[in-house]
Amino acid sequence: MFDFIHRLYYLTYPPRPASIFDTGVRKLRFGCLGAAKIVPGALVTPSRTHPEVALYAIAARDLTRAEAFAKKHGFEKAYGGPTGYQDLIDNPEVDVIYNPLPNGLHFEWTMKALKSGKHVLLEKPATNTADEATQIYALAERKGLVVLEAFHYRFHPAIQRVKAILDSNELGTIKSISVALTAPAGTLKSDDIRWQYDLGGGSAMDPGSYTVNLLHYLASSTSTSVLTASATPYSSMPEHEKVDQRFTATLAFSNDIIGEIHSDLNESRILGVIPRIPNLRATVRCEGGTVEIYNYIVPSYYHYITVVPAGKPRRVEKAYSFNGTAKGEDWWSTYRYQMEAFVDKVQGRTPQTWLKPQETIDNMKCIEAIYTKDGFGIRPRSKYVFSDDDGSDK
Ligand SMILES: NC(=O)C1=CN([C@@H]2O[C@H](COP(=O)(O)OP(=O)(O)OC[C@H]3O[C@@H](n4cnc5c(N)ncnc54)[C@H](OP(=O)(O)O)[C@@H]3O)[C@@H](O)[C@H]2O)C=CC1
Ligand SMILES: O=C1OC[C@@H](O)[C@H](O)[C@H]1O
Repeated sequence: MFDFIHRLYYLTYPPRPASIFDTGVRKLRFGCLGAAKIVPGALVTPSRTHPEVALYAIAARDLTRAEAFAKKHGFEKAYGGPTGYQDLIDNPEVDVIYNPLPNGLHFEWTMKALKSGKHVLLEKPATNTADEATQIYALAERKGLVVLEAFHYRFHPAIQRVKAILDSNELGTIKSISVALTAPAGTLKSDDIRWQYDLGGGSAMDPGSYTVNLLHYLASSTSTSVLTASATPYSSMPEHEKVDQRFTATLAFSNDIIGEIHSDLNESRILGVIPRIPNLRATVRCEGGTVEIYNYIVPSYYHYITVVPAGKPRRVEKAYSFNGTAKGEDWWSTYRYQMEAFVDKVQGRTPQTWLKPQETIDNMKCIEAIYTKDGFGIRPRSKYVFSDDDGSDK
């Protein structure tokens, strides 16, 4: 209980190590596009304990909002108005762009950031389409820049412990994997970006993107086909026709693994009244037993890993840090672990873990395949057309 409270407190109010003030290292200056809800958790709080990160600039469509956000969270500069995002990107002092814009704007603003020579920490899912993700990584490669799709949970020791158990072959060959991510009805307001088709909304683009990523990670391979997929629209209004509030899908893998997904942004209440507890489980059934993780998505708060080897006693494990084998503290959030890896990569060091560009591209391909199978259709391509005006690095 004490550990839980201690972790919860430090997750919210991390201690600032003295080393943060006197490293002498030039900090990477982060610029953030949009005063999005996720920014405090994914960027501001983790930056407080990273000695190489400076919260440099924030841009919002409205300057007053940007200035208020900058003051509240400690960004040095604020940009706003119709040119605010581009002005921030054009500032030569900025090293890294954090892109937490609605999904449908990820492609345009990541391409613009890369064009301007900035590394990008890009919110999930990377883009609306697989082709756009491919273009982003091609440009990053040409420019020698880092782009990371922010699947923060992948950097936490808990999910890596599950993967290590599977890789150890303790439980033998994987047969099937079930992954769920659900949010109770009422979590999102009706005007949320996740309900807007043009902005890349839908369940497969939000919790669904995590479930696909986790299936591919645990299976150590990419799904080869979508066997079944069924989705429910957010409402009967025409604008929600292609916006899935939930879906289930079954995926096939080349190594005979079957993957099952249950993704819901608006899970209905029991008897229409009682909210359901979010389902945050992943269960892997192997020839020689099962392993299940509860709360793979934000394990830093609380999680447990249950291992049931056939014919042997079950055991429960927890993994809040790497126990000294890699950087981290028990109270580091998934976003803090992610920031460590991202900064290591940008600084030319080898991160503890990484997401390969092909994983992001495969994730988007699989989301497209689910949308094709369930009949909702892939999300709209960005209207932004990239041109490298200087022509120097094409
Ligand atoms: N890694 C994680 O754990 C999480 C990731 N996410 C991802 O982060 C991104 C943002 O999500 P979230 O923080 O919930 O979103 P918000 O709706 O809070 O923020 C979206 C931001 O986009 C900007 N924006 C620009 N154009 C538009 C537009 N046409 N309509 C609406 N907003 C616009 C707004 O910025 P401005 O301030 O300029 O007005 C707004 O602040 C998504 O890609 C989502 O998938 C979200 C939650 C958790
Ligand atoms: O990235 C996310 O993680 C948690 C979810 O509740 C949220 O909808 C999503 O955007």
